[in-house]
Amino acid sequence: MLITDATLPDGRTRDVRVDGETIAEIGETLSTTPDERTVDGSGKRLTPGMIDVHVHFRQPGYAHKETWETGSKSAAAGGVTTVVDQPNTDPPTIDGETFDQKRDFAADSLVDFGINGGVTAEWLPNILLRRPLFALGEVFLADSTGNMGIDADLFADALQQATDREITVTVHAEDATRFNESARERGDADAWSAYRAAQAEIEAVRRACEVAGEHDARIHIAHTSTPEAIDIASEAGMTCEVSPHHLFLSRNDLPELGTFGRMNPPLRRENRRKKVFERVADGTVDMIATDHAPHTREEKDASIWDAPSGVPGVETALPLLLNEAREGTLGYERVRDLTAANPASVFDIPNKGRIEEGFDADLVLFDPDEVREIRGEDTHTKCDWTPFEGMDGIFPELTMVRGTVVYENRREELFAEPVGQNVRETGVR
Ligand SMILES: NC(=O)N[C@@H](CC(=O)O)C(=O)O
Ligand SMILES: [Zn+2]
Ligand SMILES: [Zn+2]
Repeated sequence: MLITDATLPDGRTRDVRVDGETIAEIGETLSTTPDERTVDGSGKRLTPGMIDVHVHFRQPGYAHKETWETGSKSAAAGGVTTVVDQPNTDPPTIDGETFDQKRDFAADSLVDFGINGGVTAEWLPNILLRRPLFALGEVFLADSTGNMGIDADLFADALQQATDREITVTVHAEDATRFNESARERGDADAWSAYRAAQAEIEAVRRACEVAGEHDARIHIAHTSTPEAIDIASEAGMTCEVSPHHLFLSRNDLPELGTFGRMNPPLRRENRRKKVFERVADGTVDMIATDHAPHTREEKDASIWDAPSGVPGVETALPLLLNEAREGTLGYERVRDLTAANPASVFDIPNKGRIEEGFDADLVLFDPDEVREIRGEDTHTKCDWTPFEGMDGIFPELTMVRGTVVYENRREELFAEPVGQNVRETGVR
């Protein structure tokens, strides 16, 4: 395929030739060869496909919430070309058998993937850590969906085992001893934010970074929701991600969202959200990862103490960020770094995350003037709702995974067959 006259994240307008699975040539004017499909990219922009290192695609165990098919279609339609699945499925991904089982489900994926391994008292590190894992994690320092919270000793042990094998550990950092029990008496949606207090995250991140330092380990903090936690991680030389809901939503939105705004860690006050945004814009935050955590409308429609935690996001993250780029609050290069270049370098995924010759042809073509209102019913996840309802997004016209067009939206929406591969399995190409 030849994409002509598309604007790259750095502002250059170029022709981009894809041959097989890779970007073959980038030039000012490339001539077409016979039998090659040409796509007119004039007035449009290209960005590398998003690498979302934090999704919950729910198989095995919770196929009514999401499957690899629906989750990866949602990813493709949102410009995400690599996803990393988390271990809190049923059974949890904690040994060889459960890893292999999840690997089989992932064969339905339209996009490339990684599979994380989890830590519980029953995990089998010697077997699990020899599988082609993406990373260890998310390791739950407090209970979240799946109740996989572990104690300090097990965390230290897991950190050591992973570090011995040069495997990065991603951490869900909240300290349940610092939850605010008095909020338990309340019944409004904001009670969840009052309960799982900011300080519970801040102190858990501080402690996790200390323990990592003691073990010479490198950890990655999942879904940081406070500027304090981001600063602690960054000053400790660790990496962190921010999820779109903590970037674009705050406790001010809870009267409208109700229990659909419940997630872990929870939404924070508007002044903290603004400071999180600043750290995303200035590069202190390494990457955006969605923590796509689908639950059905029926499940979410419960009391604030009974509703499950988590919101969908894999389809709307890049569109929301591209809209920020259009508005000038984030540059297109920053968006590329946050969504593609940084996750690829932090998690060592060679050949992805940049539009350069020889790199995987994981590409998203979009029209920067085509702004669309986000609607839950338009998304492709099993979740037919979104916490970003009514916000502006810029959606892909075409999403390519290693040279295959997996999603195209021209007159109608078209999806390809599953072509996803495990990014940690080499030699499969
Ligand atoms: N973030 C959430 O609120 N929920 C996640 C689990 C998690 O990432 O903690 C889920 O799997 O539902
Ligand atoms: Zn988590
Ligand atoms: Zn998660």
